[in-house]
Amino acid sequence: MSNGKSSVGSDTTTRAGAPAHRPLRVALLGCGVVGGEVVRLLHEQAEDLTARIGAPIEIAGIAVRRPQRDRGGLPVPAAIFTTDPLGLVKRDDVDIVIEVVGGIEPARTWLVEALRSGKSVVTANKALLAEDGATLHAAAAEGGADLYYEAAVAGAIPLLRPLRESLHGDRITRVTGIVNGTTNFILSKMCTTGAGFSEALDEATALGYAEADPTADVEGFDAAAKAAILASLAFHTRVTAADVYREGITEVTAADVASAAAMGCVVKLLCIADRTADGGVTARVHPAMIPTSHPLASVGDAFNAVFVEAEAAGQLMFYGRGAGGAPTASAVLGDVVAVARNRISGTVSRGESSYADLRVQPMGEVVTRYHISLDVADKAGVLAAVAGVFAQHAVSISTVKQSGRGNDAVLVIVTHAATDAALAATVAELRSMDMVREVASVMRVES
Ligand SMILES: NC(=O)c1ccc[n+]([C@@H]2O[C@H](COP(=O)([O-])OP(=O)(O)OC[C@H]3O[C@@H](n4cnc5c(N)ncnc54)[C@H](O)[C@@H]3O)[C@@H](O)[C@H]2O)c1
Ligand SMILES: N[C@@H](CCO)C(=O)O
Ligand code: NA
Repeated sequence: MSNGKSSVGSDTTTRAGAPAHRPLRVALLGCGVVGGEVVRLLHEQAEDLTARIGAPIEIAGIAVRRPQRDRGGLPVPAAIFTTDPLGLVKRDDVDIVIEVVGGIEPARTWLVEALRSGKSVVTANKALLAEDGATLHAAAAEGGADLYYEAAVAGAIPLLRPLRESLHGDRITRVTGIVNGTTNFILSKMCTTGAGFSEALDEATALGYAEADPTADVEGFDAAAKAAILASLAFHTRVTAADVYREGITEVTAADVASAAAMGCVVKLLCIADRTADGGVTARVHPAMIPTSHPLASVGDAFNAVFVEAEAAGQLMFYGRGAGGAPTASAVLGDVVAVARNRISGTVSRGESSYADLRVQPMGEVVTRYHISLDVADKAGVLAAVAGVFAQHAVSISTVKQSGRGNDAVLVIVTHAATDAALAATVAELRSMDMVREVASVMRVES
């Protein structure tokens, strides 16, 4: 290891004894939680990677913000670090660019440069892919380069490769996922202990699950980016973050969780992408009640799981760690092996598949069931008046439960399937009624 290069695979022959290809050189952009583990795995697995790829992988350089930072004895020389990511990407001796920095810019500029010049890209950047994947895919097509991003959705879980390869002979009808570990930890805590949102968030922060600024997680932005990527792959249609309806979990209360439990349900932040009866697709992220018998209901702690339904395959469940340095680096390394093999055999995987170009329907057209909790005056005619509002908007009521509270009552209404637009109009009218003191909560119910 000298001259600012780190040879993480020193063998010149594969284990099988076949002549090895020249070393493939990697530019690593970012060396934080994920990048550090990528370096460690490249080093520790060097011999196996060389055997599996047919060439050693060499780190040409690592771009970071602060080269002097203590990185806990990573097995690379100090000279390998640079603060010039674009300069590193442009180097002639780089074959593969791994981007684990995140954010839209300057990451987009680096990756477009890499792809246009024919360098393979492996990235974990869900925000960029969901916001402007089209630009990356176009650059990959232009440069004849590979763009792989298994780590971007559900971390270690092999999910994107199955969607874009294994299931390409089938017709996916629906993808329902828990794709954010932080919010799953918080909601699981609320469901098992009865804690409120703030208390559960504090625990998630103390345990290192939630970041100092948890907005991207608790407001559903992280899950919405993943929903866009999943919907794009599942339906061969370009779906961006802007197409995804998003609601976070900050408004979920202990009372919602108790109400869900009374119905035999738990509350989860779901990412749902499905085909609709009229030939479109929907993509949404919101908290929802799901029956405890649903395969996703038992996904606890900070785990992720994605439930895929396809016409021929039926129901498939993918489960595992969606975050963390090592699990995410595992997915990155899997992609590195794939793109490295392609380089050696002179091939490139098929790029973006968006031929179906289905209409992404607005949330108002989404059809689902709802759980509505109302604080109302406890007097004659209230139930009839409330039921009348539902009927007026063609929202059919499935069950009603009333409990007394002094002069007031709490009405919990569960509807049959209705459009989101009809439900929103119903709720708006309920809010305007004098006898309705408060619409305490509205939550979707998925089955
Ligand atoms: N941490 C996880 O569990 C996880 C899971 C899945 C995907 N991801 C994704 O992986 C990526 C990296 O996440 P992370 O948790 O490792 O982040 P991190 O903050 O720990 O590391 C970011 C790294 O990027 C470097 N960096 C930032 N701006 C830079 C710049 N302008 N120039 C050069 N270097 C710069 C920093 O120095 C740091 O080394 C993100 O896209 C994230 O969404 C993370
Ligand atoms: N913040 C994300 C990391 C993985 O994208 C989570 O909590 O799941
Ligand atoms: Na994954």
